[in-house]
Amino acid sequence: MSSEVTDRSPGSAAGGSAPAGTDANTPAGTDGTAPLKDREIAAEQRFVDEAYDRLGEMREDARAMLREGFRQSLAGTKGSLVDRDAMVHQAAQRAHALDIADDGLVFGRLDLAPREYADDAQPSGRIVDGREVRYVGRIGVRTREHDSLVIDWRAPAAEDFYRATPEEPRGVIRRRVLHSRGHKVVDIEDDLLDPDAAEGLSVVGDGAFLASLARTREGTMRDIVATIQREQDEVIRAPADGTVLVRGAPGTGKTAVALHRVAYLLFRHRRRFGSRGVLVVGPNPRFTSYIERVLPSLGEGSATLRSLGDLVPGVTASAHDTPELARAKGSEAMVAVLRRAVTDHAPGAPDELRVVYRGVVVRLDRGRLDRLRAEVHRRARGSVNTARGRAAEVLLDALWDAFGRLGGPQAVEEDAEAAGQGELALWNSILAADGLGELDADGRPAPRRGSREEFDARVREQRAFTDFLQAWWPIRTPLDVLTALSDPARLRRAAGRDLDRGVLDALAASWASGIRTYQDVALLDELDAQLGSPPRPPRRRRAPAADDPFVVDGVNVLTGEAVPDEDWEPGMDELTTSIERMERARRVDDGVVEERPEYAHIVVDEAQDLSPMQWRMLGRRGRQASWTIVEDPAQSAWEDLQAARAAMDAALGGEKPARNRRGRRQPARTSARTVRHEYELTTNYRNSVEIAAVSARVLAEALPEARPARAVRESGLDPVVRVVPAEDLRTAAREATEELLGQVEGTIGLIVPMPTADAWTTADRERLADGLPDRVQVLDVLEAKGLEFDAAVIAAPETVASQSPRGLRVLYVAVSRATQRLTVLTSSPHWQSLLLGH
Ligand SMILES: Nc1ncnc2c1ncn2[C@@H]1O[C@H](COP(=O)(O)OP(=O)(O)OP(=O)(O)O)[C@@H](O)[C@H]1O
Repeated sequence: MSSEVTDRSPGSAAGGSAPAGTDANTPAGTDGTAPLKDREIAAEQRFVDEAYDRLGEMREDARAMLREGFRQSLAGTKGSLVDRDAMVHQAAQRAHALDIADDGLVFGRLDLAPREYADDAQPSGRIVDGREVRYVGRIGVRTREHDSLVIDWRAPAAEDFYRATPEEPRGVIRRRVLHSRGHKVVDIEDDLLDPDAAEGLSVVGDGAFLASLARTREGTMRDIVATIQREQDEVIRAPADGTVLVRGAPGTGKTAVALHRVAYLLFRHRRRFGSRGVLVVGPNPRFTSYIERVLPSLGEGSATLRSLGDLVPGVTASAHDTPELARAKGSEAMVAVLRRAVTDHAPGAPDELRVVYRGVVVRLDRGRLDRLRAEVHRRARGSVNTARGRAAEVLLDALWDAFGRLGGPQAVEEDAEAAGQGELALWNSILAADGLGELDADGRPAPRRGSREEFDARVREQRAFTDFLQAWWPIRTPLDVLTALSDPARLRRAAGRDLDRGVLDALAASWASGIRTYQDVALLDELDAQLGSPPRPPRRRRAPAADDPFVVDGVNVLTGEAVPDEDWEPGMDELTTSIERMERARRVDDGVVEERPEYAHIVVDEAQDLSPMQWRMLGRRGRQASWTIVEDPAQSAWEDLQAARAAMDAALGGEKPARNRRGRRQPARTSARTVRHEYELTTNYRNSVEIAAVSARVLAEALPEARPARAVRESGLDPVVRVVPAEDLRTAAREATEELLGQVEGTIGLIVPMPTADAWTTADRERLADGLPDRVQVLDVLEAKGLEFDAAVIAAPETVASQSPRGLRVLYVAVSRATQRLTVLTSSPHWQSLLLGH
């Protein structure tokens, strides 16, 4: 073998292990003019330049298509607008993706072993010296003649780039990662996977992958498309049906992988996932803004990103409940509680109905009304707000019954004779003598006096009846119903035996102070499902123009007048996609509730923290969806994981959990939609080895049986754990943060315990943050979920650990946020030795 080898890195570029048969420290080879690495970089630069030239042409083509789309709109016909909408949208997306790809277009190269190509399996790359060379990049680039120049990283032909290992080279001799700045290749790093076949290939590298892991964090997550590892790639390309369940310790790339999977699914199954949409759900808004750049950087702007607190339009959660309240609000028992709250009488509902029919007073009392309300609810079957019509019918039935008990039509006859005077009465008596029906005041045939039909008509038009109906069966909003539960008596009625009595006062008090927690949002969604949509206002009348043969494109061809066409939806001439239209606020000003958006694929990050009620909320958005669930049970703040698991199963199955006659859950049915693919990620790319050791000690306390992930990067920087008096913790935390500002260039997280009435309050945190630069974030332990910082300061680990039954797991999350430096301030020497392992 005569391959040249230089500057080997200790790890691999994108495959997990060092190549066989290479010498990590062989000095740079030269050809007498430039070092080997420079020559290799120069050669790659020539190729990259060619790819950029072609990308430039493709961008110009996309812009021309965009211009053509706009030009077509000038024709102004309805049909052309629809075409334009589609064309412009497609062209704009294409142009956008091409613009995005401009940064780091080509990042990988594969040199493959020579082989025979069957007629139907032509090479995906170029043949150089008898070997196929494939370049992998952010998007696919083809020459004008349609020959492949760069392969999209999501295409099957790019799979080898991520999957090949020395143990299983998959025909790859050498894998090369190109590191670029803008259009310029600045570094390359090789993995030699099949040394025996490497004749004539040089191998260079300087550990750029590990170096890239140590890079400064800028506050938002970046894509990892050039360095995806094999175990991660398997998740990204996992089957599109059913559920992909990804587990892994902090920093193993679960979030990164889930986002790359979205880009992959949208690329490979655009029709299926692009039209119905992909929803990515994270724990809180800080997290969603942390990850929001990843998908656009991969050229995918169409996925919807939401936090658990803003899935229901019109409310945004801003607080976490105490563990006790979260447990109550999040438990599935709330389904029954809310159902009772919905079926209870509305606040201010009258307790007597009194109408007058032809001089007879007919009454329904409270007991009767309560029974009637229960009957309507029984029959309403989950759509309370649309049941008002049925409520009116049930009331009329009951009034007719009551009227019957008062003498019924008999009483009316007498009354009518007494009142029967005037011209109309005269006419009616003549008609009656001829055996014909009566007329009403407008001269139209009237229902027979004293008949049920006439009774209903007379009662329906009475103010007393219509006002009663509105107050007795009001159109209710989820917010009304939940707010009404701040009344302790009402809450007690709703709770039945489903909630622990001890928690009721705290629950009522929490809703009295506002509906604003993450768990409240799931309750509102549940109520929304139970209440159903209010009756829709009548559909807009079709404009006469629609049926008028003389109206062409909105103009009357006889008169020349413009004729407004009500079918002309205003949305049509906006540049929106169907997903954006679907996503528009459901509650529009006129009170109409539009359909809840449903998605074709849902990604749930930090899934270990979801309560059963939150799973139900997600399940309603993905009744036909496939799922990617990302979790680390060891980081779970949720106590009853089993109940949450059952609710997750029900959500993923898209159905209510099946129950047998005795109310026990039945095992879920298996289908393409419910099939599960489970994966585990095992390498920690975030923490240095030194920080990972501290978090492993916390994990051992929290969950002795759990295995920490393997950290790969040593920093030589030992975490600092200082003991300070409890009353000095805040000052010490502030000082430690200021100290770190001088030691790291990137972001710093100052992570404090959850707020209590008198400590670590919002005001406290504001004081701590006062005057610090933007790269410092002061946040509580739950807000820190999923985030990472160059350096982290953890204040009072002993408090974090004791704040909830899952406190140790929450602490585990906090200590695993930092990439480079970690400082912990504790008032307890015990905690100091625990964290440092002394
Ligand atoms: N293959 C990779 N190449 C480079 N960086 C990577 C790779 N995989 C993960 N990372 C980086 O590691 C860090 C941790 O990734 P990520 O946040 O996705 O982990 P996680 O498993 O979701 O962590 P947590 O459980 O704490 O939320 C991120 O900075 C990510 O960019």
